[in-house]
Amino acid sequence: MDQTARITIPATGQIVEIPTGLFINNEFVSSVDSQERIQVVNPATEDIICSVVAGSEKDIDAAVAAARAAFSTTWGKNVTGFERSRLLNKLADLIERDSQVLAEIESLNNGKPVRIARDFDIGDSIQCLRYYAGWADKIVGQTIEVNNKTKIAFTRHEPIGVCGQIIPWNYPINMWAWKVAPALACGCTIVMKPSELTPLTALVLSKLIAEAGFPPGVVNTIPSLGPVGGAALSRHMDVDKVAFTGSTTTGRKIMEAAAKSNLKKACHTREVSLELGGKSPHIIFESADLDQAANWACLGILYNTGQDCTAGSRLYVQDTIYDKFLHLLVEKAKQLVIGDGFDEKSGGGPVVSKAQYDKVWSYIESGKSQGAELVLGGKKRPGKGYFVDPTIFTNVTRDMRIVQDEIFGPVLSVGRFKTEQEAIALANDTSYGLGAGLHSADASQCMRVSSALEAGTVWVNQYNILGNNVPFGGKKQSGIGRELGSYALEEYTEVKAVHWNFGEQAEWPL
Ligand SMILES: NC(=O)C1=CN([C@@H]2O[C@H](COP(=O)(O)OP(=O)(O)OC[C@H]3O[C@@H](n4cnc5c(N)ncnc54)[C@H](O)[C@@H]3O)[C@@H](O)[C@H]2O)C=CC1
Ligand code: BAL
Repeated sequence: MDQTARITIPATGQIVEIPTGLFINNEFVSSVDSQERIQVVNPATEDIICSVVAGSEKDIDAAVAAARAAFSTTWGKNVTGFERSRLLNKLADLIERDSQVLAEIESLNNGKPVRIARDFDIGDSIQCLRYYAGWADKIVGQTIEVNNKTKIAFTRHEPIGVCGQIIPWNYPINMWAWKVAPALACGCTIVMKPSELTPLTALVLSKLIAEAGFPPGVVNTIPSLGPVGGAALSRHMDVDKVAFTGSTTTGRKIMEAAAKSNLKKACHTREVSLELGGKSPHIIFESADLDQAANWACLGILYNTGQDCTAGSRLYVQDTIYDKFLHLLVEKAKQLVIGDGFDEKSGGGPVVSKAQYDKVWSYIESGKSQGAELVLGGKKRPGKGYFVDPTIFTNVTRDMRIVQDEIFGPVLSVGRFKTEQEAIALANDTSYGLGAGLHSADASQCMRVSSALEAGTVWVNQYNILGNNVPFGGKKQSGIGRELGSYALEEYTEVKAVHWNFGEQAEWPL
């Protein structure tokens, strides 16, 4: 069966070919046993873009077998760091070559503006691949002196093996790069399961994997429903590690499946890395540059239409500047154009799916019914598309669902505080611990508060800015392990200690 869809890009009329099969051993193939297909929807129009094969458990088995064979022959310990680096750089170059069309496909499938997909998501992904290309030949262990005359020990940082990687729909290309780049740099092989909502760019990137020259089986891609392919990967006896980004609920299931199968050494964080949800606090102190702080607050909650694990969805503003700041914030939030991703004016797109749209609206309704005051948004748009306008609530209390739960939409709760201690207590009053931000002109206050905030990332006088060379991950129920930076290399390698005797005689019997 032809596993290619021909899709027309709305703005240009260009026809692009998108592979829709399973990518195993550098080829697109049909399922071994499933006739099911996943309908892929454009969230801006609600039209079906195309359908892709829905991979089954047997397909996951085939992909894992391909990844295992590659690990034992052409990849793993059989390839030099220099070669892994060369291939990662080649892949980055190919993505750069195709960045416009990749951005257009990302926008069609996810809804985000083409401009933002190209300049931020893809730009950052190219840099991520190049960053880990730089690491590939620098993964080294230690030499440990045991006895100068007779013994030495050394460590080797060996690739963990076959990695299942399960990624979400909010940054399909970027999350792909965050997972693939360090795994390949370390010598692991991959079975990638993209989100069933946004499988298209992972399939196009798979074509580039083959074009770059990675040996067959090094990266395999199985579009599949989460409870089918994702669950099969998590419990697979021949998968050495699972890396996941998504909801805390699914993260728990993955951890359980990993522990119940081959252990994937579930209590050993490097073999199950989870990047989960958040309800991140963002604090504005009275000494802050209010205009800048309002810009960052808008970016914090409205970037990617709020579909961001670190979205600064709880804003706390000091009493003395509250009214002034709220006015600034609302005026700035009104300036964002949420529209079709192919419209150059759009700074944000629709939310990704009908389910996400319904979820966001149920939270907006709960905010209204639980007594929060709506100061912006909160009205549905007529017409097609899963668009939600910036929505701001004030007069919020800790028992409200909009204050407690991750909404993953452009919905902000604004609270007020009098003292630094009160701000810290409000900020930490959550089971999550992914991101947190604060704005203040007082350096000592910045130091004190950034230390007190319970989060894996704290932003001072900015928000939501990440770096490929800076670790990222969560405390509390926001995750396990770290992505990015040199820390991610620990997630994909295992340390082997080698004890070497060059002079000591064994005494026997004891
Ligand atoms: N931390 C983050 O970046 C993300 C957080 N979320 C949160 O989760 C909420 C629900 O979104 P969903 O798409 O349902 O998230 P999800 O966590 O279920 O989906 C993320 C990935 O996990 C896979 N998955 C689903 N069930 C699985 C299972 N039993 N075993 C293994 N993999 C499985 C999905 O197919 C997808 O690839 C969102 O509203 C948002 O609050 C969603 C996506 C990303
Ligand atoms: N913004 C970092 C990754 C995420 O939202 O999932």
